[in-house]
Amino acid sequence: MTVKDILAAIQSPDSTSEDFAALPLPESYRAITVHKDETEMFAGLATRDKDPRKSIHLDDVPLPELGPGEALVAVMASSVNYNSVWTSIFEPLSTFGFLERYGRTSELAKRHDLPYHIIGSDLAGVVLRTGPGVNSWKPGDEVVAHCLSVELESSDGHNDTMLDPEQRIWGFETNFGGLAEIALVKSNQLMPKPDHLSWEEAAAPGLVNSTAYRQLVSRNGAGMKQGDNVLIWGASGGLGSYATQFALAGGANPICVVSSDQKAEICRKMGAEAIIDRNAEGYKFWKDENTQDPKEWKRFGKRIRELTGGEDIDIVFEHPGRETFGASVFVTRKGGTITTCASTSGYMHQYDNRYLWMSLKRIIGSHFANYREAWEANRLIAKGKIHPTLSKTYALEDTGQAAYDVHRNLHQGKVGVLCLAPEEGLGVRDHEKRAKHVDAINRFRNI
Ligand SMILES: C/C=C/C(=O)SCCNC(=O)CCNC(=O)[C@H](O)C(C)(C)COP(=O)(O)OP(=O)(O)OC[C@H]1O[C@@H](n2cnc3c(N)ncnc32)[C@H](O)[C@@H]1OP(=O)(O)O
Ligand SMILES: NC(=O)C1=CN([C@@H]2O[C@H](COP(=O)(O)OP(=O)(O)OC[C@H]3O[C@@H](n4cnc5c(N)ncnc54)[C@H](OP(=O)(O)O)[C@@H]3O)[C@@H](O)[C@H]2O)C=CC1
Repeated sequence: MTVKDILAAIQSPDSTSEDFAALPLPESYRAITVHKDETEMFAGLATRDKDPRKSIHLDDVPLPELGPGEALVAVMASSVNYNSVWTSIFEPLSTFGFLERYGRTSELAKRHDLPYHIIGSDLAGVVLRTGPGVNSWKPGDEVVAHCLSVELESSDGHNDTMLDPEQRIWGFETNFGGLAEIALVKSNQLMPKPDHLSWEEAAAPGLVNSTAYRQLVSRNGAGMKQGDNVLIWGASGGLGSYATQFALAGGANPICVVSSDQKAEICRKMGAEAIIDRNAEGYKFWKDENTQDPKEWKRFGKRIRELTGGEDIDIVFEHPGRETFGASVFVTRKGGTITTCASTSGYMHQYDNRYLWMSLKRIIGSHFANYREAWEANRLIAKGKIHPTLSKTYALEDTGQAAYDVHRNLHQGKVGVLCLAPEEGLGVRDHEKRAKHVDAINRFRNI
């Protein structure tokens, strides 16, 4: 039995759940990995020069044992997230430390502590097997998986599953991720695949869409409301392309920051009107490595006021971090919110605290999304209210190049990876719904 037989079953319109349940599973499968004995390979290099193409491998790996509450999924497509870039350059830490720590928590969790890490935090595919205690999902179900892995044994996470002390991001802080032909997930990660999308389109939004939803829309994040001026950094990137859609769909006013004409055009196509090209306008928030330039914050704020008719920002959607954080705090209006989920350019932020406390601003830390938020975010995709922002797909063996593109900011929106899917465009079940949204679905394509 090989993965080819699984693919044949997925592609046959006659396959039933019983057929999938009866399919013998292969002993091994192909997966994208990083290797524990290579974590020092980039020592001494600048972040920019650490090349994911050198650290990312395509290996044959043994199928992991299936535990209670878990599912094995045949992965048709996945996507590249920035967390896989971090893993592949071993920054800010090697992810093998996460796997070791997880492995110490239980007998079953020991499976994750291996000398290789199968990465990837998105998937669209078909359930192959479910473990004991799983009743809501069965072999043959077409699914996407969100990346929140929690144990739920502590009351700390019972109100908001992101607060579980054993909260992990699947495929980053756990093994057996989605950039592979088969993945292992907790069944609570599964959600119905939006039926109007192809496999690669369905796999694209998951992580970033859920994160943007909590960070911007949810009351656990900024709780955006109609009319809010929302400053969105990287508005055509992974997170930003969903934040921009949420702002527009929710009646807010996105002020989109991008770094090229091409990216500005994408934002216009999404429906945004207020766009700042940070490259063309040459903002230099730092005079040198340690000193910021408040005059540049002011020039940036003045530009925002020009675009909003004199108003300041209600919510900043932050993730570049060190480079932009001082400016983000400055341009926020009195009582406004800076919500942050990352620090791509550096995590030791510096800002002028007088502008925060004197103007009663708030900084909110946000990370992925809880079970419910991830489900709500996926529902919006399934309803065609928010659309995938897939620009390009790569074959599984070219994942290193895909991660390189994202690391070097050469991509637009999301970059997809075909795992078992032999070509793009497969897996669409509701053609009528798709036809209604096809222009929006293809907005980021081939730009
Ligand atoms: C969905 C996608 C998301 C993304 O893409 S996010 C971007 C990618 N992710 C990242 O870049 C984050 C990567 N993760 C990290 O960098 C690290 O993961 C953290 C910095 C978040 C945490 O580091 P750690 O080493 O796990 O934790 P510690 O707190 O630095 O060290 C643990 C030790 O510190 C003790 N400790 C914790 N809090 C306190 C306290 N308040 N007072 C005293 N000690 C404390 C603990 O007990 C423990 O101790 P003991 O090592 O002895 O076991
Ligand atoms: N905590 C969480 O749950 C999550 C955290 N993240 C983190 O968020 C970050 C962004 O992820 P994602 O959106 O997928 O990545 P992308 O690379 O797809 O998009 C980020 C965009 O930010 C802009 N940007 C990058 N560097 C800077 C800078 N120095 N100054 C201003 N703008 C900058 C770029 O847009 P342009 O060049 O057009 O300005 C870029 O396209 C990563 O660090 C990732 O790890 C992501 C998802 C979830």
